[in-house]
Amino acid sequence: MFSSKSDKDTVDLSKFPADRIRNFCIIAHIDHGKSTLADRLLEMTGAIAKTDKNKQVLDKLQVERERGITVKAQTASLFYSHEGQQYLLNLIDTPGHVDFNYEVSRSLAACQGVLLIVDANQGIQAQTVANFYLAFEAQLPIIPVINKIDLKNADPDRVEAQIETVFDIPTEECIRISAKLGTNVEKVLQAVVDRIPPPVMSTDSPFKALVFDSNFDHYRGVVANIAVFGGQVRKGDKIVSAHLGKTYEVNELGLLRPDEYPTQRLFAGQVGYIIAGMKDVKEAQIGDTLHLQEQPVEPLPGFKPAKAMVFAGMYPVDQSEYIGLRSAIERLTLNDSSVSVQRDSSLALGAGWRLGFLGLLHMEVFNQRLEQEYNASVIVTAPTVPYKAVLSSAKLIKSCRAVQKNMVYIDDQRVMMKYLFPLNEIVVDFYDLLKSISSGYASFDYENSGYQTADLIKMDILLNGRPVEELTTIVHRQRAYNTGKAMCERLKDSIPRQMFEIAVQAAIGSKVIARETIKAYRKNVLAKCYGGDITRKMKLLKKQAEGKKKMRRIGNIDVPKDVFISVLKRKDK
Ligand SMILES: Nc1nc2c(ncn2[C@@H]2O[C@H](COP(=O)(O)OP(=O)(O)OP(=O)(O)O)[C@@H](O)[C@H]2O)c(=O)[nH]1
Repeated sequence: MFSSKSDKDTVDLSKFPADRIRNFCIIAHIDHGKSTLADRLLEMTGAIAKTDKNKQVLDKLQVERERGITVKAQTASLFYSHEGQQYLLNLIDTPGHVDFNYEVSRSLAACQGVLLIVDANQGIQAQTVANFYLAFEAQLPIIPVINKIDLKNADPDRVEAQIETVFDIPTEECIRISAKLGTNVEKVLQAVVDRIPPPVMSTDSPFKALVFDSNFDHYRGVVANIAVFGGQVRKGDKIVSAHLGKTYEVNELGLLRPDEYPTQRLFAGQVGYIIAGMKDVKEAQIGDTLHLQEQPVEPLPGFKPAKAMVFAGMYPVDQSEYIGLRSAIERLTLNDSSVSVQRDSSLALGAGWRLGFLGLLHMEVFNQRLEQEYNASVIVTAPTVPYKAVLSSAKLIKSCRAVQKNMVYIDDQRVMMKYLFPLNEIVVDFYDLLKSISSGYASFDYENSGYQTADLIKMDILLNGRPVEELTTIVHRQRAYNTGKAMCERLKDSIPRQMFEIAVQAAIGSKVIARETIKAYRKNVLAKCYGGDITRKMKLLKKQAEGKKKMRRIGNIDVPKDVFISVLKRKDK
């Protein structure tokens, strides 16, 4: 076992010929226990010490810890002894939420098999199906793992039957575990070795590696995660990025265990990281191929670019922060290449960008990461979905309602239904609503099915007669009144009273269709501060000033920044 620090530079990875390497992903519906299983696998192989404090070790980002979800795929190399042989297992833990499916497809390109985790109580859910098909289409062996068998309501027999009905995988292939308690987790490791094939590649061929992920490190520049598909690379080698044709010298490379673990070389079949003095974020394109300067190779196919579904404007709170925010957005998009960025400007908000995301959660997480990891302060406009406008007087009127496409019974308690929806109906809060009306039982996944004609109009929101650009939305004509009324009511509840009365209006062109009034009020923060304690007064005024920083000033009205998204959610239904 290579665990002590002093081993680092002497680890000889050539001890792991490709036939003793396994590269696999853990995929599942959200919360079915991928990260918890990854914790147990890391503990059992000695990558981390065994303690009850190991909770979702691979979820490293602050946003992942706060929300309890995986946002970025993470890699860890494990050394595992099985029947007298030592194996190198490269594990990739992937996110479960539909918005981060792109991370899953990318991770699959670096693997030869997957563990498909299914909760023993919830059974097959929407992302179980979506992720199964990603792996199935990539022709990867799938090991079904039924997790949480320790739960009182666990019903592994029913879940095994579902897996057989829906995925055509024999029940005998399922492994029943409790990732929380560690029950049967050893069997999962054995199955990885026995059922997932080793990568078929040669260390004698020219070096060829796929960049499947990358990060920007403030001190060391770009850190690229690579899967080596042929040959070997060592410190000091001159490598070329096939995309730009630029040459770099390898400064550092190694495994992720899950922390960086420098080694002398990386070989075909291995997954690891490489630092090669790439300073500009555009230099490490995800999907790019790396090769040695003196041995050009045919580039790998790379990835289909992610298709943005939700668009929003992003602007610095203060225009003097434009350059800082630009560099933060560039660096974060390197870490999350599924975000599309275009320069934009607005009369009210100045210079900024129009960003495309895969869904609303993706957008919220990106915004939170900008604030937490890059200390940036941004204004985000109301998210919209892409439309194609036809400038013609005749338009067909089509119903905005969903059209059912098909329905399949998974078992006697669950049914899978397919609908055709307008994207703007599902993008903001459909998932939350579905969860709440089904008491958490229903799950949901979607894919793009193209453009359709609809009768849409632009609706403005005015505060004391002044349009608020961030809240301008495109709505279906028949829904305009209800949506406008609901938005005005929510704004009334969300905007703190100020020293003057505020009229909140929804308007189509010059016609006002809904109105609410926020009554005047003066918050005297010093009211409780009788007497002459000046330090206490200063403290209260400072607190008030800090509160104001979280506000966006529209005309003379302070609006809390989170209102711009929350106002679109249909909480009251
Ligand atoms: N009872 C029980 N709870 C479990 C088990 N495995 C995971 N959990 C719990 O289920 C919840 C979700 O677990 P995670 O490991 O974060 O799930 P995940 O699939 O990684 O979630 P995402 O990455 O957000 O998709 C956590 O509260 C875990 O403690 C298990 O075997 N038994």
